[in-house]
Amino acid sequence: MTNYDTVVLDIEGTITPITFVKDILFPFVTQGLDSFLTRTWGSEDLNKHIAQLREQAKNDVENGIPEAVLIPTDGSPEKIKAAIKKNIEWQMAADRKIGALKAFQGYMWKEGYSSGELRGQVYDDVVPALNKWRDSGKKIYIYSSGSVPAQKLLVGYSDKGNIMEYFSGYFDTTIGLKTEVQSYVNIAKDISKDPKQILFVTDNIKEILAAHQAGFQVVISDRPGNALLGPESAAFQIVTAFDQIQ
Ligand SMILES: CSCCC(=O)C(=O)COP(=O)(O)O
Ligand SMILES: [Mg+2]
Repeated sequence: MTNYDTVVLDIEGTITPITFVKDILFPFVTQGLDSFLTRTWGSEDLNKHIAQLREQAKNDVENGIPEAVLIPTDGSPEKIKAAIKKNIEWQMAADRKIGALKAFQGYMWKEGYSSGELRGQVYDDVVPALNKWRDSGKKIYIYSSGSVPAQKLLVGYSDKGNIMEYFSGYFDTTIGLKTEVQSYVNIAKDISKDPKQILFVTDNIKEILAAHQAGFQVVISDRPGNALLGPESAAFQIVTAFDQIQ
């Protein structure tokens, strides 16, 4: 890696173990959904999230996605709640990286982080690298499919303490999908940087290819439990810990 002055980091599979997301964060949503909906039913925040999920479901049906579950606007609260549960359960089973779902997950996780039930897991080698980058004048950002509020919760309530101070900004899929070249063009423009000056670290080869095509420098994060890397990854630097990044 040469002459980069900006670092953009993925979360799951890069600064955080996939197991934290799959075994702790996701079950927190699926197992707590029923009681969460009952507790928050009628609140303005919940209504906003339901409206987003409903709109997404309508689009999914229009786009011919057979598993899509519509959320009715009228009927008993029980009927609507059952549809929301079914909708969220199928989306989470498919690990969809869709804004409405990601925003809803973040909304639920907020309670868990603030009560102390959830604590973001961050690999031990991450904070030393953040210090090194910050001390050498580099700016550090996050780009994750998790919503920006969910990203801030994970790093704000992490097992390494509140590490939000290291980050100059956060991006989620409102800037574009992580597998699309244009998203990285948008990020570079947003932070007024030449793509060549930016280093992106992620576990996902499709994201690596998109960022690379946009002109970013890229490094693949190969953490324990990550998906196996295929032949396309051979063209890029692969690290198992951040101290291997030059
Ligand atoms: C930061 S929210 C928890 C992780 C999550 O839901 C997710 O989708 C992470 O995807 P990433 O793009 O960070 O691999
Ligand atoms: Mg990832």
